[in-house]
Formats: sequence, structure tokens, C-alpha cells
Amino acid sequence: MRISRRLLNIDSFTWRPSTPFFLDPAHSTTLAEKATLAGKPIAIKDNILYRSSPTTCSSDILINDAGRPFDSPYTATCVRNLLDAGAGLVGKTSMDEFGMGSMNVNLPPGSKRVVNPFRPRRREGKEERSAGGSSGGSAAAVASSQAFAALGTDTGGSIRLPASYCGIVGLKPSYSMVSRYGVVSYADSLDCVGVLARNVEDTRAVFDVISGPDTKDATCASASTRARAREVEDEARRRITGLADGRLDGLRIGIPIETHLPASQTPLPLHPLLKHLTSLGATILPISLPGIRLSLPAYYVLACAEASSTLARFGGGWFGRGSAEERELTRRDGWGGEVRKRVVAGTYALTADAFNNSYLKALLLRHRLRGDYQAVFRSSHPLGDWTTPDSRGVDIILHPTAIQTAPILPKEDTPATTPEYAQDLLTVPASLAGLPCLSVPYGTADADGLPMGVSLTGQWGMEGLVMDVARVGVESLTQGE
Ligand SMILES: NC(=O)C[C@H](N)C(=O)O
Repeated sequence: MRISRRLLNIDSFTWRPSTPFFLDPAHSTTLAEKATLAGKPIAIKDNILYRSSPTTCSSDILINDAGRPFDSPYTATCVRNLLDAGAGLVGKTSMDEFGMGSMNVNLPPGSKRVVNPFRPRRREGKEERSAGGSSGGSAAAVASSQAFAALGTDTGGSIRLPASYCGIVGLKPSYSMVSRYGVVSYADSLDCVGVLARNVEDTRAVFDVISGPDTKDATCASASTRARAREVEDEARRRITGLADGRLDGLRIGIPIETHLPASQTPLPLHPLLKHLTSLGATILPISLPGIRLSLPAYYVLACAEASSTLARFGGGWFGRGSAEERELTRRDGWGGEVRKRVVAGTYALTADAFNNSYLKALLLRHRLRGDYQAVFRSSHPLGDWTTPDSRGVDIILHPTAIQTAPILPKEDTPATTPEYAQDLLTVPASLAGLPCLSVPYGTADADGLPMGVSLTGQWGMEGLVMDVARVGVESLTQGE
């Protein structure tokens, strides 16, 4: 079941230094002890700041009248950590404008679109495929070996969807695991910085470097919270014997019935993977997370409402074209159609007329969904007492990352249609619940030979366990170990 790569040469960068940028060891106090990524070329999404490089978030609103992009005034903590660990910065990658999109097509007019490096196998399916969004440039750069790994951001699937479409690994960490200092906000209660890489071990190496407390980000988990999460995770590990020897005895994996599609309706059935996991000693159980059914509309109400607030800072006073008098023009011409649509929808959701029926309801749905997850986990939430952990509960929740393989790139200037939003159907639930979720390739769909990913979700703070299970249980099948 090895995933073969038929790769195109693609351009997925918005900015590249003339040579990869490495931190001068003389200026780094930590390099000597932490140089775990020495010499590794890493790309970052164009909504993450690196001092003196341009940051555009793929938006004309960050380009001034003279055509100059916004100059990053400082370096994000996650990038600083990468440089301190010896990594080299190879450039900034294309994205949907401000992270809004699932196909990396919401770009300023005239921009080059990112193409999925995978070529469909069928003759009639030769149209170019989307790399997914919004971190499509990061995924394409990694899949085409232009970077060892890349940083992306994931609000409702922006790392996992491109990872699934491009046949690589994508990790959305637990909310607040990685500092967002120096990362441009889209929806503050959902945004997470995460990693795209070619395998689980590379993903882990980068995640270990970027995650950690940061006093510059008030939402970033403290050292004591992380220590509590480690304790809960260690307890879970003790129940799963044989992990180090490639076994999963004692592991309980839940398959949500709400995500289950009959084999005839899915491009790549889960069945062979479930058989493999069982052969390694894992127990597979059906579970129910009823809140998944309404999580897509809840996500879009909450994300748009938050975006209407976070994007207010781009109103034209500080950035963008023209003087203060021209703010209206700035908003009209600086933002693309998808961003404008979401700001208007989000502003409406927060008005007195709509608040109770949209924003508040969406919050309630989110709360219920969180409760659904907590009711099925075997380990307790390190941050709260949602429910008493149930010994009959599960350690990992598994389902396909996406409902399809990479879609055909739509023609330029075609507005997003419902199917584009529907691509996030299986990625938004873990975002709303703030849980770690890893997409790993689990094969190619036979008809077109394009990759598909499977998602593993764990209890808050258990990225390590999620990655262990993915390595032992999924990569052992796809990489033929
Ligand atoms: N930012 C994301 O996670 C992508 C999601 N499709 C959105 O447009 O909100």
C-alpha cells in the first residue's frame, strides 16, 4: 500500500530569501543544546511573521499604494524556536486570503495558484488538482520536497485538508499548545499553528521544537498545564503495552458513526486499515459524537463572527491603500470576495437581531460537541472535569480526513460553492473541541491514484500519543514496515 509519488514541479512560495536563512549561532543562546533541526529547510505560511520578510496573508490589503507588501516588524515565537533549533528558513508559502478557504484559490488577482504536486493517474482526469487550503503552499512545498517541513495554521482544517490532498502528514495541535505570538489572527478561539511534513517522525521533531509556553501569548498553555497533560498521557501510555515494539495491545480506537460512509460511497474504504490495527492488538469500537452533524454550520458562524472582529484592524487606518478618508475604498478593493463575504456574514451574526439565533446557538453547539468528545474518551481532560473518565472509553478517534481526494482546481474567479465549504465536514469538529488531530496518508484512491488521509484525534495535550499510534498503526501499513 505504499503511496507512489508522481510529482509535478510546482511553485508554492510567496517569498524566498536568496539563500535559506539560518540564525547566526553567535546570536543564539539555545542553539547548542537544542539544535535538533540543524540544517533542515523549513517553509512558513505567509501569515506567520519573520522579521524583515514581507507578510501578505495573500491579501491586497497588506500591499501599499506603491505595491510594497507589509514588512514583518518582528519574528513569531514559533519561527524563533525553529531558528534556535538550527532550522533554515526557505521561504513563505501561499495560502487562501487570511486563511479563508479550502482550495488555496482565494488569492489577490493575478497571483499564481498552487497546484497539487500529485498527478491523477487517469487520462481523463488530467486537470490540475487543488493542493487544498488554506495552507496549500506549505503542503505543496513539503510534498514536492522543496522543504523538509512547513508551518501552517489550522482554524477548521487548513493543515489537515492540504495534508490529505497532498499525501503528507499534517498536525493540528491542541488549541494553545503552540504560541500564536506573531501569527496573524483569523478566528482567535480556533487558530492553531501546526506542522506539515512527509512522515510522523519529522512532524514530531518540528512540533517538539515549536510547542512550549510563551508569556507573549496569553492563550498559550502554561508549563504547569502542560505538565498535567503529560501525566494524563503517561497514564494512557501505560495501558497500551507494546507501543515501543510496534504493537497496539490495550489501545481502544473509536470510529464515530456520524463519519462512517459505506464502502460504496467513499473513494478509499477504511476497512483494510481497521483490519491492520486490529492485527496489531487495538480494539475498534463504534462511538457516537452527535454534535458532529451540526459542527460545520456552527464553525462557519463562529469563525466568521471572530473574523469580523479580528479583521477590523485592517480597516485602512494602519495598512492598505490610501488615506483614512479612503477607508471604504480600502475595504472594498483590499479584501477579496471571500473575505468580504465572511466579514459581512460574521458582523451580521453579532448584531442584536441575529445574536441569539446564530452566534449564541453556534456557541451552544460547540459546547455540546466538546461534551460529546469528553464523554467518549478514556482519559480525563487535563484542564477540567467535564465528565468522569470511563474505563470503557476510547484513547483515539479515527475517521477519514476528507470526504474526497483533491478536487479539480476551479476556473479562476469562480466563487466558493457549497461543496468547497463541505470539504471541511470532517476537520471542523476537532477544531471546535480544541483537540489534537493528525492527518496521515493511508493510501491512494484507486480510480485516480490520488492520496487520502486518515485523521487521529486524541485527548487535549496528547499529541505524542496520537503520533505514536499513527506511526505504529498507520505508517506501518502504508510504508510496508
Ligand atoms: N482556515 C481554515 O482552517 C480553513 C477553513 N476551510 C476556513 O475557510 O475557515
